[in-house]
Amino acid sequence: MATNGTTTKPPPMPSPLRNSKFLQSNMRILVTGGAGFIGSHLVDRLMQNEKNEVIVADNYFTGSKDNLKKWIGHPRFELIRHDVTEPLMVEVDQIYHLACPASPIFYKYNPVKTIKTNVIGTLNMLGLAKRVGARILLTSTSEVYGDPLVHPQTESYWGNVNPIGVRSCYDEGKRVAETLMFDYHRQHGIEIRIARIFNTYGPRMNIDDGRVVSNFIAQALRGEALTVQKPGTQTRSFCYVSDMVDGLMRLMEGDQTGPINIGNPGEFTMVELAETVKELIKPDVEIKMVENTPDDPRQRKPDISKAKEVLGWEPKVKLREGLPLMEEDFRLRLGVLKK
Ligand SMILES: NC(=O)c1ccc[n+]([C@@H]2O[C@H](COP(=O)([O-])OP(=O)(O)OC[C@H]3O[C@@H](n4cnc5c(N)ncnc54)[C@H](O)[C@@H]3O)[C@@H](O)[C@H]2O)c1
Ligand SMILES: O=C(O)[C@H]1O[C@H](OP(=O)(O)OP(=O)(O)OC[C@H]2O[C@@H](n3ccc(=O)[nH]c3=O)[C@H](O)[C@@H]2O)[C@H](O)[C@@H](O)[C@@H]1O
Repeated sequence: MATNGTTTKPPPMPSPLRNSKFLQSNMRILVTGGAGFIGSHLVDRLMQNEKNEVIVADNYFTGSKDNLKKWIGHPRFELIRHDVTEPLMVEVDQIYHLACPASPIFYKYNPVKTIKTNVIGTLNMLGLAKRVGARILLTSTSEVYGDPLVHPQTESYWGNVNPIGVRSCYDEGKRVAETLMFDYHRQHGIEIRIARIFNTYGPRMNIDDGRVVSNFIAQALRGEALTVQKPGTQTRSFCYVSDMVDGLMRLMEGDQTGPINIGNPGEFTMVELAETVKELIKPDVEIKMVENTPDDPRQRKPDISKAKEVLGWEPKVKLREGLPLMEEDFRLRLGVLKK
């Protein structure tokens, strides 16, 4: 097991059933937040392996059963309505812990609940991992770097985070979740994995979830002006969801605790993103500048050297290839056919 020089105890024994020849599946995997955007794509990949049994626990705050409809009723799949701020008793070998609202408008909607989800929810999932000897992966975020003063961001950078701002419930919440992961690792020998995810996009994002790529595509298809929040020079790096899922699974299966940045280093200003969406989807759409929200990070780009080196991972899908795939899904859901 990777130690980062910190582990003092061996992990608890995994379930003896893991190697049973008589069960239908050998690996029971819990995905919290599995009814959401990234989670449901992860479930699709995990279900492709016939040796996996997948349990999703989700409270449907921002996720939907619709994202999992092809698996409902499948003998290797189980869906539980569950809020991770409450304890969960299941017997599993791996936990992908994704449950948490991710879009700023949703995580700011009930900030106290967002903190509880990050802190109590992660404590509960670590308690579960400890009881059953499961390996646990946390989907942390590039927001742990705050408004970064180091560019691009490496995992060794400690960040520049406002502890009392309107985004703090999310970024400080995820920072505490990372701390809890390492404390359980050091104190109890739990096998942990931490992914620091950078902005991810793709089919199944909530149409009105307020994140920039979904906003611009939905606006273009509805013939509404693309709303670039000022100043428009702020940057983000956008990773297509299939690349993200591949990175998360490699991290889970590998021997490194992380934290490891998983994201696409292609960096764009929000004006550049709007112009790309306009060119690809609706050349006559208007782009308008609107007010921004407090503490919006000014620049963000992952340094993925570590992911390349220890996971052999790098993203394959470029923004110009991923946007049309997302457009297709949004057209279907919005009922706007291509002319
Ligand atoms: N998409 C991104 O760009 C991005 C970037 C960085 C980190 N992440 C992280 O990845 C994870 C998934 O993000 P996503 O984009 O798929 O978001 P999402 O909102 O689509 O999915 C989150 C899921 O968690 C569920 N959930 C929320 N609170 C819960 C609770 N208390 N109990 C049980 N379920 C709960 C929601 O119903 C939803 O299904 C999150 O942890 C997020 O912080 C995402
Ligand atoms: O990758 C991450 O680590 C984090 O990134 C995002 O947070 P953010 O980058 O603020 O995401 P958006 O709301 O999509 O905003 C991106 C940029 O687009 C701008 N924006 C947003 C919406 C819009 O209509 N127009 C617009 O210009 C925002 O001002 C911001 O500068 C995610 O929503 C978080 O879940 C995630 O943890």
